Amino acid sequence: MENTDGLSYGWEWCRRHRVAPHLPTLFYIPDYVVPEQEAQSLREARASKAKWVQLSGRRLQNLGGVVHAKGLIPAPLPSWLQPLLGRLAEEGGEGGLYGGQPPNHVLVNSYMPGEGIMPHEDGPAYHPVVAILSLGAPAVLRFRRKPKPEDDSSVPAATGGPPARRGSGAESTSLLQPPELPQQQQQQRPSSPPQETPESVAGAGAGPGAGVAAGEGPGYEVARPQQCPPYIASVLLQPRSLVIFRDEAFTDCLHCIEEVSEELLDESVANLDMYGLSPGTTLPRGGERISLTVRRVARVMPSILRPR
Ligand SMILES: O=C(O)CCC(=O)C(=O)O
Ligand SMILES: [Fe+2]
Repeated sequence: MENTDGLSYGWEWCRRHRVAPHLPTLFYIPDYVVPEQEAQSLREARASKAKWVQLSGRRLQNLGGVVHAKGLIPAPLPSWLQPLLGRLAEEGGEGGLYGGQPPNHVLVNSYMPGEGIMPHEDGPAYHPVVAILSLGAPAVLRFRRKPKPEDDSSVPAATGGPPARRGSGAESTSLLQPPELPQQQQQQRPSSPPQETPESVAGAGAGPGAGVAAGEGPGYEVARPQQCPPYIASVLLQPRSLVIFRDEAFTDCLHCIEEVSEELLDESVANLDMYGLSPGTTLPRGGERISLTVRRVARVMPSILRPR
């Protein structure tokens, strides 16, 4: 369908929300929800009966069901999420964000200052789009290209690989996951029992390039710092904002949030102008950030095949 400018609605939507010239499938919408909606979502997420799982660098609630290699074993999504899910299904212009289907899976992540999420990809279990609503405190989401297999001259961490980095992107360490071990399982603290979560399955299929925390799993590999590609784009996620990435940014890049208490807003952060901020500024993370990661698991397991 075309509008009066001769542009398809999808194209116009993209043009309006695109933030980073180097990563045209990364989109950002400030103030996607109003403060009252933010406060209500924070209350609901904190009061939720769903189990919080403590991972390395964050806490996680998994809503909408369990993702297996053969698809999603669905579970009802809580009613407080329904207005947001309905709205997201309508985003993206023509065709919608999730291929004309509603999203069916939500992760609630909670990060305190100093916490983050290692470089990873969300994996092939999902329709290649993710929308993330940020609540509470700010953070910076950073993207780099997935290392190509021929770039991988990694060294086993057990033989003295560098520690996980806490600095700016250029000198930081890319953390590679051995394909045979589920990603989420490796990210859990050693004290927590292994659990099946969506990313464990998605990550398991992702192969080299998906992230894992250094020092937290046997057999992981850590790339040498000089092998680590720089961030190609970053985006400041202010409270109440929505970030969306799809296609190339979803499939060809790793994304992460650094484990810092203060974000350095470097040149890679693509949306500083919007907030009147200049590169080189630092921004305290301030308090707890809760994010809602909304995706569609492409395959839903037929009920006849579901384990009882
Ligand atoms: O909290 C965020 O903004 C990122 C979450 C994320 O990457 C994920 O849940 O896979
Ligand atoms: Fe992710």
